[in-house]
Amino acid sequence: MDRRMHLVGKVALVTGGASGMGCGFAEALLKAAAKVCIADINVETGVATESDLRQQYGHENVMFSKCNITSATEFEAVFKRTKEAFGGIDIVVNNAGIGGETDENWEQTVDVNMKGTLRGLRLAMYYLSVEHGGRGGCIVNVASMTGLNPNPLSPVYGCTKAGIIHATRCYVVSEAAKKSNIRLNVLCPAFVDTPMFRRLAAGDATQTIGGDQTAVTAFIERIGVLSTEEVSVALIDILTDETRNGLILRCAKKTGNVYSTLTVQDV
Ligand SMILES: NC(=O)C1=CN([C@@H]2O[C@H](COP(=O)(O)OP(=O)(O)OC[C@H]3O[C@@H](n4cnc5c(N)ncnc54)[C@H](O)[C@@H]3O)[C@@H](O)[C@H]2O)C=CC1
Ligand SMILES: CC/C=C\CC(=O)/C=C/C=C\C=C\C=C\[C@@H](O)[C@@H](O)C/C=C\CCC(=O)O
Repeated sequence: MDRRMHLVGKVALVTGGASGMGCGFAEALLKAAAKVCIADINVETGVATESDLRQQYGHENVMFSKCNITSATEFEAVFKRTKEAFGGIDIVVNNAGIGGETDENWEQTVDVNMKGTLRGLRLAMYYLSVEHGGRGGCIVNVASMTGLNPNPLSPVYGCTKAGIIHATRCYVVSEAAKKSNIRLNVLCPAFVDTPMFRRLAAGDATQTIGGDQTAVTAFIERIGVLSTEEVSVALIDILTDETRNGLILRCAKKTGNVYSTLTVQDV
């Protein structure tokens, strides 16, 4: 039996889709002939990305919607607009996230990465569920390798990513997911060459504790850096292979893509 989910005509909502990894995901989805709404807090970059992608993949296949994922009103409005514009939603990629470990910004890291992603997860479950007019589909939450293993340089960020992994784990075993045939998986990349990574590599001390750039540089060199295209290949594999459900996909330059289960054996 063919277990490939064909992306042709499928509708995807990608948060943080204006730049970095989210922009790469949007482009990979469009190449596979899906329709994409990029939702992002950054209007200037969002409009520019929308214009660029429309030129390449057709005006009717791409839309940008301004959205701060920490705002319940704005986030729900994006789901409504996407459904109205494209006739439904099949794929949600909860990708938007930030780094920040200082006294001034650590709580914002929690608000965006943890509360914002939880909000996106709850909305995705609602809009994909059959009982609320959805048609099932696939949710991919973007966490990080630092959500799995301890990383002494960014503990707050790492905690939020661990939270995203656990939230996904809980929804995977939910009745709501089973009833509506909703697949949920988590993507855990190591370093990826994006604006966020470049700020870190250039010495932005607000993203790590300790302010030891030598340690950051050594860490990056040890782990290696993926391109957004490489991570997008991983996303498309999760989306198209319908057997992929309840999984963590770790992506790193040196080890490649490694799947493992989200749940462990029950007691
Ligand atoms: N770059 C890396 O090395 C890695 C990044 N990640 C995660 O991947 C995701 C994407 O990161 P990058 O592309 O590297 O970051 P980025 O900073 O290059 O892009 C993130 C995008 O999200 C948007 N955004 C930020 N806050 C938002 C909010 N409150 N509401 C809506 N949009 C918002 C930004 O405007 C930006 O367009 C994040 O969740 C990040 O934590 C995970 C592992 C490695
Ligand atoms: C502010 C966040 C910046 C980038 C986003 C991000 O999520 C990047 C993650 C990249 C890689 C994570 C790798 C985690 C590795 C762990 O298994 C441990 O090996 C980390 C242990 C020590 C790190 C310091 C060192 O190597 O000396």
